[in-house]
Amino acid sequence: MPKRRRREGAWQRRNKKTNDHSEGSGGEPGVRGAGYTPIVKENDRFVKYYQGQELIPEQEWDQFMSILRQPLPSTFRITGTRHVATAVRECLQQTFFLELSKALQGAGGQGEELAPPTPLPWYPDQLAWYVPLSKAFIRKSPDVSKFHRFLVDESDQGNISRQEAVSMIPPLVLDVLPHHKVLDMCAAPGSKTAQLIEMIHANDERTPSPLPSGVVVANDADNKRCYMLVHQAKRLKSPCFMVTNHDASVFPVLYHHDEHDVRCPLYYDRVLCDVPCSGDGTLRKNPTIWRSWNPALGAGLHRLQLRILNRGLELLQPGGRLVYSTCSLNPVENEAVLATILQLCRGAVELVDVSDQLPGLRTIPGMTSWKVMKKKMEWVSDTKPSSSTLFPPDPSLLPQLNLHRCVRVLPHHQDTGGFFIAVLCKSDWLPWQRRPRDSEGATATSSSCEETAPRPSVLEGEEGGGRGGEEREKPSVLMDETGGKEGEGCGEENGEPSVLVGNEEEKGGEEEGGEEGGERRRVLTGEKGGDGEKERGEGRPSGLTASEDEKERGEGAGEKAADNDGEGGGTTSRPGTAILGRPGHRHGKKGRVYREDPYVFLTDDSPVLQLIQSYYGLGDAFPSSQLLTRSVAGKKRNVYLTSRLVKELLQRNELHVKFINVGVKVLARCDNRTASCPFRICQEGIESLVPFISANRLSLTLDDLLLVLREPNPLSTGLAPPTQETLSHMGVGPALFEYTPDRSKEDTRTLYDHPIYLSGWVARKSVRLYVDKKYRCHYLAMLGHEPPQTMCLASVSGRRDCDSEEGRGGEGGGGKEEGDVESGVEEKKGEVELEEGGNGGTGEAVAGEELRT
Ligand SMILES: C[S@@+](CC[C@H](N)C(=O)[O-])C[C@H]1O[C@@H](n2cnc3c(N)ncnc32)[C@H](O)[C@@H]1O
Repeated sequence: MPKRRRREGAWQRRNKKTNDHSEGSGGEPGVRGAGYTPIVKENDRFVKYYQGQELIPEQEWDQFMSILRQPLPSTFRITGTRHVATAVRECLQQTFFLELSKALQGAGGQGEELAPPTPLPWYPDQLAWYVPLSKAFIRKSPDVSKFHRFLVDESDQGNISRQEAVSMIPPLVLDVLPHHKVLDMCAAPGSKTAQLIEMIHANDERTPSPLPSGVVVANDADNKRCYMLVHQAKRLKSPCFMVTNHDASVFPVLYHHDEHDVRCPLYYDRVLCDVPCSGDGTLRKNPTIWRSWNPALGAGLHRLQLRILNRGLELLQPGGRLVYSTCSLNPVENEAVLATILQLCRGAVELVDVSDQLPGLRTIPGMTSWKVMKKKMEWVSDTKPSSSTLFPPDPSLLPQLNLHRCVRVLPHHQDTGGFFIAVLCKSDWLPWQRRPRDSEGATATSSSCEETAPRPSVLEGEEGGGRGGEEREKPSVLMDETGGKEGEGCGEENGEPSVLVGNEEEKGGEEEGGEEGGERRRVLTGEKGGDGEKERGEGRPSGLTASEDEKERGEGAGEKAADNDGEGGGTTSRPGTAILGRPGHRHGKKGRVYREDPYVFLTDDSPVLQLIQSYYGLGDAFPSSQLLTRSVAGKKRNVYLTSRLVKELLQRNELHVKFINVGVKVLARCDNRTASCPFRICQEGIESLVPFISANRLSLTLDDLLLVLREPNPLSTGLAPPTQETLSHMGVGPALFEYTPDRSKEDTRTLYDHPIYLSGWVARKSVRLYVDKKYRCHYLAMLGHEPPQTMCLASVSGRRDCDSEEGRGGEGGGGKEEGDVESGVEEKKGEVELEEGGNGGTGEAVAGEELRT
């Protein structure tokens, strides 16, 4: 029997439901299903719709449906650009895959073997892996518990990202370089954002070199989900990262100053539009979609997708690249969106052929014709309504649109989820965008997609963003006799475009998953947006529908659209307005401050800065002006480091952009009466600080290192004599502990070739680390040592109190620490699920399985 068939058998045997295509609503066999209504993995509407689209060749149909009913295998990425990547990969191959291989022999049953872990052939440097076991199996099976623990610990530290294989594709084809300004428009929970951040740091070195000049701005309309991005930031430890909370379809322009100190809008070199979608490509991971799927889901999102893509293109620098992606197979959410935009852009934007960019990845080309379904599941057979963008373009336009350059990944081709990707290159300003003036010396056009076109220094906008108070034109595309609203997802009252309004039966089905519908609506329209947004009158995404919003915007009549949509594109008159609808969103009145904690940069005369600089011997090269705190008055608790560009963007845009988080935490307050510095180093920011620290460093031998990793508070007398000698000259307080492997000596056991840096504390008679157990487990594993049993238990449980060594004082050490209570940002919402649910568009009910359990 071929391997795949055998594996399918294994799944089914474990599931014990071979014929009824059902499983517990929790989604994974035998794990969360007990006591739940089983999910029947059938949906006639899905079958009728996709058979009608002729997307899947007839002879592959059964295979397609069969794979959709099986749980998704696990895939993960080893963080490629971090210096630990090779060590982690070797550790996996040498230790954990052996354990896994044994477990796989058993899992096949009846002596059958499952395929061993394999690298994804199209992912560079064997840094992404496929394991033919579901996430639930890995989580629950004692046979693979060590592997599971390793995955959890390494994920927490940002060394591994558990991510669906197909979701790794968009950042790869976006082709990000360290100097790029990157906008991730719909970023939460942030698996792709993590890849983008890694790319920005591709050239990182441990020398006092400047931080990368690029930036990743990760945005999401859902305030709660933005904190998932904050969690990513913590894992990825980047000073070049910002999280914003806006409706992407009206994402505000950020300003910076050019070399002549002229204020100019920021245009991005790279934009990722991983838009909310119906998510039918994630059926394997989110089986609840079997119950709720109907074609109105996709059609209901079409306009929002269009508007987000449009905004992304407006904000893209000519010469730049944009990737549009969905985890839906539906052409209405994919090719229909692209065909519309391409026509509106009249040649300023074109699809890029990326078919040879990921050798080993099997894809199918984009569709050039598709069908649209009417209410009650009937196909629209008559001619296309002139205004509708749901339909395929006129065949005469096909040669210039090149829709075949889009790519789709089908689940049964490589045992993945389903996915759609289109890469766009902007070669000129959009027809409705204002061109930079000649006098500004900018090159307005660029015939290639290379990132060479100088950015225009000034691009003054007009009041193009719609007149406040005016009745907004109804979107012409999806309106019908019932006035169906767009962007509200399926199953909402008025939420379905007329052509696709579901029947009563469908409504019943959706009521069952009512909460999901509610979440879906909230996420997509952002009506509840961020906390207190209504009070602020800010940040309310326009969706395309919110009539209340329209009325409220009346108060903005005559208000200069300076910081918003109108200017963003340098908008003049948009030929696409009838189709795209008017940008309905206005950001706050000037001067209105959001309620996030303030960002306060330290100045040269700051006592905190002076103290830190002298204690750690930071030196002149240290970018001290890029340190910030989140409180104006009182004790500074945490100190963050940002890149120069992040600082500038923050300071120049704070009043009209809702920044949720920026930079990386480098120092935290750690009051202790006997210590001469109340700020200890944060492990998450240690890499950024190390090149600059010249004082209070303690070199450890390998045995010293093992001792401090294994024991919470070892006596100094247990350390090597030279270490004790150094200690005798150090006072009580925080310190940088370092270990440099010496291959010529005893250190052959370590997989690391480079130094290990740890946040530590020197007490009178002992030392200790300020790192949590997951870091300890990581380094012990890399040094070829098993962590002590007690440490493992705490680590897998994932409980905060077990994790956080940071914050507990040792003997005479840090004591109870104020510093660990993040200023309202990370701690309250930090413990979040990380893995992409595949479909933010359908809300949290389908988004985010737990990362650690
Ligand atoms: C498919 S998910 C994105 C997944 C993400 N790119 C990743 O790789 O982890 C879509 C996201 O879009 C967000 N979203 C929905 N409507 C939005 C809007 N109008 N503007 C910005 N984000 C929106 C959702 O909250 C959700 O997090």
